[in-house]
Amino acid sequence: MKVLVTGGAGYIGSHMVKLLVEKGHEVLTFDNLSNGHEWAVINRQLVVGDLLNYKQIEEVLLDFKPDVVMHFSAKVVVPESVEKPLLYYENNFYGTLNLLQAMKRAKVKYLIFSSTAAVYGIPERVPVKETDPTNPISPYGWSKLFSEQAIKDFGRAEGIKYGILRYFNVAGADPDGKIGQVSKNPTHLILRALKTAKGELPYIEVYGTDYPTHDGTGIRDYIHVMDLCQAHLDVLDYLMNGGESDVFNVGYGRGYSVLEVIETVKKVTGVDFKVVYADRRPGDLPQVVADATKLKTLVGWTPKYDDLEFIIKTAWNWEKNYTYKACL
Ligand SMILES: NC(=O)c1ccc[n+]([C@@H]2O[C@H](COP(=O)([O-])OP(=O)(O)OC[C@H]3O[C@@H](n4cnc5c(N)ncnc54)[C@H](O)[C@@H]3O)[C@@H](O)[C@H]2O)c1
Ligand SMILES: O=c1ccn([C@@H]2O[C@H](COP(=O)(O)OP(=O)(O)O[C@H]3O[C@H](CO)[C@@H](O)[C@H](O)[C@H]3O)[C@@H](O)[C@H]2O)c(=O)[nH]1
Repeated sequence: MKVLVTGGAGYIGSHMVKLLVEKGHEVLTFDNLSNGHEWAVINRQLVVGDLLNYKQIEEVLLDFKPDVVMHFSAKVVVPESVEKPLLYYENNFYGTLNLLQAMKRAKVKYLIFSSTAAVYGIPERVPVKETDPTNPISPYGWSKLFSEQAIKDFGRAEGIKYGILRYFNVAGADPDGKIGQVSKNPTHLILRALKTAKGELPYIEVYGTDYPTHDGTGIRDYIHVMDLCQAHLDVLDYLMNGGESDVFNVGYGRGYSVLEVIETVKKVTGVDFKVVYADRRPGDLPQVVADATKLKTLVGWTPKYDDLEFIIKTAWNWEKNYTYKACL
């Protein structure tokens, strides 16, 4: 198959490209490198372009003629979206509209979209099901929910099959150690904790200790990036074999608190780093855990790495061997 991956130079997209290439597919990445890296695209098939520039994406799709588009590109930092909402609506929602329009022109028939647990807002119950109410509390979450709606309407009108994947907290790195998450200013908990263990940050802050959870800190469902990428292949297979377009949660169904994650990072790294209690971060939710029954039963997704320690080990293996400058 020919697969166009938007955001394929970023953290998750680059792992997807690796998996697709390993499975023998022809893969082209489209990325503006605003938060991606050329070296991360392991097959070196990269077009540097911006989804906000309609002509650029149209030209690439008309030229490459993919069977499938996997759409990862987005701005992804929840608190930044609270500060700069229009940046997120423009980049994530308008960028998606451009992509859909170009897909129509190029007659692409399948789309897999990176959505997020943030579309649920504060869940009424945990674990959360796909049919539960969506009420995001951040512009990031809304930009993804608007995109979901546009994809559903567009899919119906144009006969394009889609899989909308609502990721929970993606973490870990390629177990082969070839690629991993890189950020000059990381915001994700596991990455920040690892950088603290490495001595690159003086301490890790715990954002909020008064949430209604067992230890007062935020709870998330951390999923290994390769299990997440496998879910994309499984959903695509399902759609191509007659399955209906649908929305799927992708998570393990188990939550860990911030303090539990920090303890596991200390255990894996063997470093007892400094922890500082801080205020809540704007836009953060108390608790989000997936019910992924639909993905497991309908699509047959079988995760392989459902183990927080393993997730952190793969991330640490990448982080400790990696120097940011070496990759520039
Ligand atoms: N990391 C998570 O825990 C998580 C959870 C839920 C959903 N997601 C979604 O998964 C996707 C990938 O996230 P990630 O963590 O790999 O982030 P990332 O920032 O590493 O990757 C996003 C990529 O998109 C590119 N990009 C951004 N705007 C673009 C534009 N206008 N045109 C072209 N390229 C553009 C960036 O350069 C980057 O390479 C995103 O859609 C994100 O919303 C991530
Ligand atoms: O230095 C830190 C960083 C984070 N946290 C907390 O750790 C948890 C996880 O935060 P983070 O790793 O930043 O992820 P989220 O804010 O949950 O967002 C991620 O997971 C969402 C899905 O749940 C995706 O939509 C987002 O794109 C992705 O960034 C939250 O309770 C944060 O408050 C800290 O206490 N200290």
